[in-house]
Amino acid sequence: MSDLVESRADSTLAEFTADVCRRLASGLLDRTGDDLRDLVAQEVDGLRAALSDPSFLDTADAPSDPPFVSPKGYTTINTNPVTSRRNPLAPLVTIEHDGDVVEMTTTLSLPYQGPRGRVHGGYAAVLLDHVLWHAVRSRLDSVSFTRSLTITYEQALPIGTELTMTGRVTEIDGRKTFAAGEIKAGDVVCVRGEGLWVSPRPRT
Ligand SMILES: CCCCCCCCCC(=O)SCCNC(=O)CCNC(=O)[C@H](O)C(C)(C)COP(=O)(O)OP(=O)(O)OC[C@H]1O[C@@H](n2cnc3c(N)ncnc32)[C@H](O)[C@@H]1OP(=O)(O)O
Repeated sequence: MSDLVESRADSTLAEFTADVCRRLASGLLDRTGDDLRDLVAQEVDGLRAALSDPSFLDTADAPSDPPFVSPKGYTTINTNPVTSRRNPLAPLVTIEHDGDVVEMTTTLSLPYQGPRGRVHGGYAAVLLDHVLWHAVRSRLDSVSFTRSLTITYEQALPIGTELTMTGRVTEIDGRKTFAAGEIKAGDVVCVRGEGLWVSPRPRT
């Protein structure tokens, strides 16, 4: 069993602060002048209140990503740029396993925009890499690394619309695991991905 390394209140404060960063990152890109000042002031007030009165953040929900001491004895903070609640670069995502299929959902805001109204293609690749890695990991006893990933952009991937990423393993051949998946907006497949994940050679 792993041990937590900070109080529940401090983990909640860290996740609240990351959410403030997310809102500011979006606000910086869609507000100007007084509107932006109002947002900054509101978020600074919220942070001050949270620091001075921990009950400001009282919530029935446990923090989603508290740091912990791993079974090997080192402090672990989830840094993942797709899933960590504590990393402001990560959007808020859900991940579910249904048999061999992994499904992830999120809605991306302006910090992820490439062409106007569309998700940056590189970030679409990040999302597919992540969901496919999960599908691969769920089938293996050990870790594996993305060796190749081919992305096909079929349609514009919209900003501000719920996206569903799906991944599944298509073949396992020794250290090699092949997987494929897609990103949908509603019923429309916008991006497809397929790739190879390789487990490191066993140490001799
Ligand atoms: C806790 C939550 C954490 C969540 C993390 C999510 C992460 C998402 C996924 C990632 O971002 S992983 C990070 C990005 N990837 C890397 O950093 C990997 C960098 N590459 C490596 O470290 C090495 O290339 C790797 C360990 C993957 C493989 O090195 P090896 O020297 O063991 O590979 P090798 O060249 O022997 O190839 C292994 C097999 O794959 C085959 N192969 C290699 N490239 C291929 C290719 N492109 N197509 C088909 N087959 C290929 C190769 O022929 C060979 O086949 P055989 O075993 O049958 O001989």
